[in-house]
Amino acid sequence: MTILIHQPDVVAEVEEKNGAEEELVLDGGFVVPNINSFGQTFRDYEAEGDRQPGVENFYKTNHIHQTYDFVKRMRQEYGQLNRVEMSIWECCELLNDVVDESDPDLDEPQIEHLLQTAEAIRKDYPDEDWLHLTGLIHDLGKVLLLPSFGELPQWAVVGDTYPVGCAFDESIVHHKYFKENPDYYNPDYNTKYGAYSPGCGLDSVMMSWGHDDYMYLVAKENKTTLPSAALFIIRYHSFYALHRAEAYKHLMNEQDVEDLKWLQVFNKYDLYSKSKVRIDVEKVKPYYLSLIEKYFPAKLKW
Ligand SMILES: O[C@H]1[C@H](O)[C@@H](O)[C@H](O)[C@@H](O)[C@H]1O
Ligand SMILES: [Fe+2]
Ligand SMILES: [Fe+2]
Repeated sequence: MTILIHQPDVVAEVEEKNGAEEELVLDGGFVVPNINSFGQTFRDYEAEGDRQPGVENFYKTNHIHQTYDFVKRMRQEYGQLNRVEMSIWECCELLNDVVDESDPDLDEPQIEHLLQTAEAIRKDYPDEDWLHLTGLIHDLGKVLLLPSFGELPQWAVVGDTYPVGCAFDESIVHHKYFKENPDYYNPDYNTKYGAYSPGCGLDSVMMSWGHDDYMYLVAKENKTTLPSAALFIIRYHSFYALHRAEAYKHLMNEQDVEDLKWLQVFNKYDLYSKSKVRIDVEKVKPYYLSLIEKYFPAKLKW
């Protein structure tokens, strides 16, 4: 039996297999698990468990420090791309040593997550090679945690992102900690529009600093030939307040509305492919190297 469920952002199908457990099936057949590898529902930031206190503490620090001025400084500094020269694949390998402290659903090295995301998309959208590559590279910005990239603290690299320069929406994870952010009390930045105007477009909105915006800058400045939807996905994939809670829509322009559709497709694979099942890196490497060659220069400035 097939039942249609209307979620705010997706029409998904639930198939009941032999009257047993319910599984969520996306357009191409990817089966969304009901629970993560820790036995909890995905993105449950309150569920008690070993990771909960660390994740909450992560968001507390993140919300206190991400201010409009901080983001402006980081964009200027990292926009120079004068730290490292390397290929996309070399960067993937660096993520072998990176674990994300903000994530309640995954404690594996990040390279696993990149391959799991890309391979899950590839199964359902075999012809959209640009989307496979987007899956592979979307989190590469997490190298900011490493010494040669300035060794930024976790709160300045990972976790969900949100606009700075206007009011922090209630839907943001652990919203209460914004009360310790100086911008919370700044009348220039604490209203619905703050520094922005209706429909101004997300491109003119400053997002909290982290791996998304950094990787967007890297891809753009190194002149990737990936389509604009790919750049949008990379830049806003952690913006759950927008793509899940539908907040901040008043800042979007028409192009954002278009690109958001692909981001919502992408998000299911980014989130629900997180598991303990490992991908054989050597087996899939030749395919991804061919995509990298198609869409990127051999060496990039980081
Ligand atoms: O903890 C995760 C992780 O940092 C992801 O890379 C990011 O995209 C998500 O938004 C966040 O919730
Ligand atoms: Fe991410
Ligand atoms: Fe991710």
